[in-house]
Amino acid sequence: MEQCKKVFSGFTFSLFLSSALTSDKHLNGGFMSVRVSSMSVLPPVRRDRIIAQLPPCFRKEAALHTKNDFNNKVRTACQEQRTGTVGRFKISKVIVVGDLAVGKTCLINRFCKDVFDKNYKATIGVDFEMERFEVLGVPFSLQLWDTAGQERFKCIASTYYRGAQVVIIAFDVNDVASLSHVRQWLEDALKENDPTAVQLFLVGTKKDLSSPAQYSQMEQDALRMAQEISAEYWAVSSLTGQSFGFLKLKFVAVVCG
Ligand SMILES: Nc1nc2c(ncn2[C@@H]2O[C@H](COP(=O)(O)OP(=O)(O)OP(=O)(O)O)[C@@H](O)[C@H]2O)c(=O)[nH]1
Repeated sequence: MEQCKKVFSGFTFSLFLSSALTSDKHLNGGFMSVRVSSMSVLPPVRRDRIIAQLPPCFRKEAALHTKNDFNNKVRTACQEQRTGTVGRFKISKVIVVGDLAVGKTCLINRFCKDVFDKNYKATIGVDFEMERFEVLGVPFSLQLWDTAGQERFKCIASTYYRGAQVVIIAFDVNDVASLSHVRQWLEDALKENDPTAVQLFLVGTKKDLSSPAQYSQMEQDALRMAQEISAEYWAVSSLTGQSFGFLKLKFVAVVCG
């Protein structure tokens, strides 16, 4: 990276990327723009981002928490507005990694803006979004980092892996190779993070493109992988929005837990 530029007029944070880059998502005259949804007067937290109890898991066989409620320490701290005593309660960094074109950007766009774009534009380096939540009455923000799956941008993207509390490894449920690369993505993400402090999610994408029979075959392998790497497993469709309601709350809940 040759130059880094921050523009805080409006809500844009831009990083200038080196070299002649083409074809590319978020690239605007050589600048990759990263949008921060709000930095001044904040609107109220949206109803679907208010968390009063732990959301359910997708599959009991591969879940980080199977209990139904927050632990007592968290609940009491929130009631007494003492969330400084429960670790990273205010803001958490989530990074999304995985093969080229598995649907990482679409996942984040569905998650944050409830939209879907069928046109593929490769991510250059990284991009991020901020999302605000309320957990047991206490404000909480998620910083979601979208990273490039393309090999040539991997070294730029990996410099943003550090300090993640949640790592989402995305794979395409219709592409067995993308599942087989999960361990490599995990290894790369954990090089920059304390493995004991990171919560892992294995998220299968593009479920709408899979027949029930194909999906069920793939799910066996995905569940096995999730268990081996101690990740929580989800399968979603960014096109239809299937499973997103609980998944986005789950990213927050596992951190606050
Ligand atoms: N049918 C279907 N297509 C999807 C879904 N998610 C993503 N896609 C398509 O898959 C292509 C790649 O999606 P992206 O989200 O850009 O993939 P990415 O992983 O961010 O790609 P890189 O930035 O290059 O790593 C796009 O054409 C999307 O429209 C989904 O749930 N269903």
